[in-house]
Amino acid sequence: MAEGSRAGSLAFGQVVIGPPGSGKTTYCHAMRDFLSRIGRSVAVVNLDPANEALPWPCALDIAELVTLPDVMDSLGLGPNGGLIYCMEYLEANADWLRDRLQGLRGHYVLFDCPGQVELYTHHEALKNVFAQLAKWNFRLAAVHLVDSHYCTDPGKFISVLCTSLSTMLHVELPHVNVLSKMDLIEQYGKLAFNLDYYTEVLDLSYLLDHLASDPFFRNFRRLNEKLVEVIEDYSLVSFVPLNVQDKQSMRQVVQAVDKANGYSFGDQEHRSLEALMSAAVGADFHFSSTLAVQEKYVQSQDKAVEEEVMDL
Ligand SMILES: Nc1nc2c(ncn2[C@@H]2O[C@H](COP(=O)(O)OP(=O)(O)OP(=O)(O)O)[C@@H](O)[C@H]2O)c(=O)[nH]1
Repeated sequence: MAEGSRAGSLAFGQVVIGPPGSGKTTYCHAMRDFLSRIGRSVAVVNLDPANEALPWPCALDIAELVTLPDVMDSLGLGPNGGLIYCMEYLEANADWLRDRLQGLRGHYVLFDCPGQVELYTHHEALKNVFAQLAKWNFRLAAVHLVDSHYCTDPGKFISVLCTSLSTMLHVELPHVNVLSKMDLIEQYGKLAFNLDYYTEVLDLSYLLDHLASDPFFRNFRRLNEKLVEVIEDYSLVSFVPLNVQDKQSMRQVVQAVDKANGYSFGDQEHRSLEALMSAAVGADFHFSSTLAVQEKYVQSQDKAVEEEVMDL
């Protein structure tokens, strides 16, 4: 029996969600490569009807059922309305999906989903498709990608926290929030706080104080306080930092997802994982702390000053 169906007829996998351009398709294919190397049979299913020219092959493509350009042309809809229609069409044709997925039994399945935020915060179609998948014995975790670029702007970070929370509450799946494109964080701009402040989401009062120093946001302090209160009261949102090209970083995400969807490590896979990581012995402890990620991707203030002095 293939690794993906370890527990009887159960199949494990991930639904990969998040705003447009957050890196979902890139993640799916990097994750497929990573998991394949540790011995899982992995299949990528494209559920994004706007993904026209896929850079990598996938095992199943929603384009066989419906495409966004066809819907827009035939119904005279714009891209947003068209995408919503496509998801409602998928929900109404769930049998099509079930039949096609039969051929992927025994695989660990990565579902590459569309990037429209309302599909995850309040629209019902995709949520209902996920519920169907659960009825067909898929044990899934939602992997919610958010571009780490949002950490560089406190106002945007609060809105990301709000959308992440409402996505978690709406989608109703075990959830792993991921800050994607960590390799670019330096280029995005200076972080007001250490990276762990953004990943742990423990005390947002500092963020409020930081926002209050901006004359525009000062007028909205009360609103921001209330939003932050909601996020802290639920105490659900936190993030795992990710650079898809970094094996240690991918491993950290896999471990979080395996806990979330219940996939259990067997001996054989454990050995494969160790073999894959053998080039980085000892790095585990360091990378598992966000501080190490910060050191890897974010230049410290002291180092930046030191380099400026050297350049003089
Ligand atoms: N540097 C860097 N670039 C990335 C990373 N992940 C994705 N990208 C780039 O970000 C852009 C968007 O990535 P996609 O994977 O297409 O994002 P998506 O979420 O599937 O986009 P939509 O399908 O439009 O919702 C592409 O140019 C990718 O090459 C990453 O970890 N690092």
